[in-house]
Amino acid sequence: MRMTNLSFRYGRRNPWVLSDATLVLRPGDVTEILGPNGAGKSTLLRLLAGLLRVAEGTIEDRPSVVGYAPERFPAAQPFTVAAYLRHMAAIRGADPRRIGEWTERLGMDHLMGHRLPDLSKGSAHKVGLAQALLCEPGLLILDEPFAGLDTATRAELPTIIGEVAARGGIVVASDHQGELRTLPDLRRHEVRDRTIRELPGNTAQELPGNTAHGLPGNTAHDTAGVARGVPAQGVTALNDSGHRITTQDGIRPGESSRSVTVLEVAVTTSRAEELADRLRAEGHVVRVAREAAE
Ligand SMILES: Nc1ncnc2c1ncn2[C@@H]1O[C@H](COP(=O)(O)OP(=O)(O)OP(=O)(O)O)[C@@H](O)[C@H]1O
Repeated sequence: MRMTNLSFRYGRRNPWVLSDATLVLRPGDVTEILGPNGAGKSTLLRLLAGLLRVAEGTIEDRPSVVGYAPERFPAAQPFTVAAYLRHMAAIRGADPRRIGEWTERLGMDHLMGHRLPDLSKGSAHKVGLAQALLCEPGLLILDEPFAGLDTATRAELPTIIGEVAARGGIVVASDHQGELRTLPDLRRHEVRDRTIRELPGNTAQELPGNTAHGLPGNTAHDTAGVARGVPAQGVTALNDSGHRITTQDGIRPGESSRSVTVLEVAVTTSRAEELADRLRAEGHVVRVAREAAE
């Protein structure tokens, strides 16, 4: 799927949200869309899903089956969850048995008799996810999919996303909470200043021994991370100043990044260097994710 030289604004009087932006998504890609608040992440996701009309530029080769879970599920409709999902399955031609599979997996069987307007934000969010997944999407678009989810569903979602990608689906998601970073081959694109650029992802080439670097001699750092073993689990911890250091378990030459866990652990500035040295001595690789402010 290819988005080429796309420019978009919400009407002629509004500023451009995207200008001449290009993005290529391959089958099996899981892509995180990052960017500052208001940069245009949701807009990009809606454009990719085909929910906004492209005025300038093109989007080509969009998979025919698209699942889209919005950031805020529109829960004001007068249906029960069961009736809504049956309706969505019918209009998408999905096997109605899939409803039960997804509601069980997303831990929402108990919600089936509830009316959509009565749902909590997290429960409504699950309905949004279930309807997006019902029809085996070739393109799955998730706008902040982890927002408001319970722990069990948060833990399950990366597996679900991985399964869609494994059967050749394209997954694109925004994720303020950083939960997608548990996926080893995540690609990352940033929306900023009306354009889109690719950032280093969780790919083997950016993991250590290739790009790892240690703490600079006299610079203090606020947080550090430790990494050990499988399965991949990302942990983010920031100190009061929001600074962090990441360490990653050493990947030996030829070893896949899939077997590596990346943890980020907060540590006070005064202890950062000592901790990093100790971790290196244990064979971990330490990478500076962000340096402390002066
Ligand atoms: N329906 C709309 N009509 C007019 N302007 C809109 C509309 N939706 C979004 N915008 C504007 O488009 C810009 C991009 O909004 P968008 O919601 O895509 O950003 P975002 O990166 O997803 O933001 P956030 O991180 O806060 O969710 C913002 O300036 C926003 O105010």
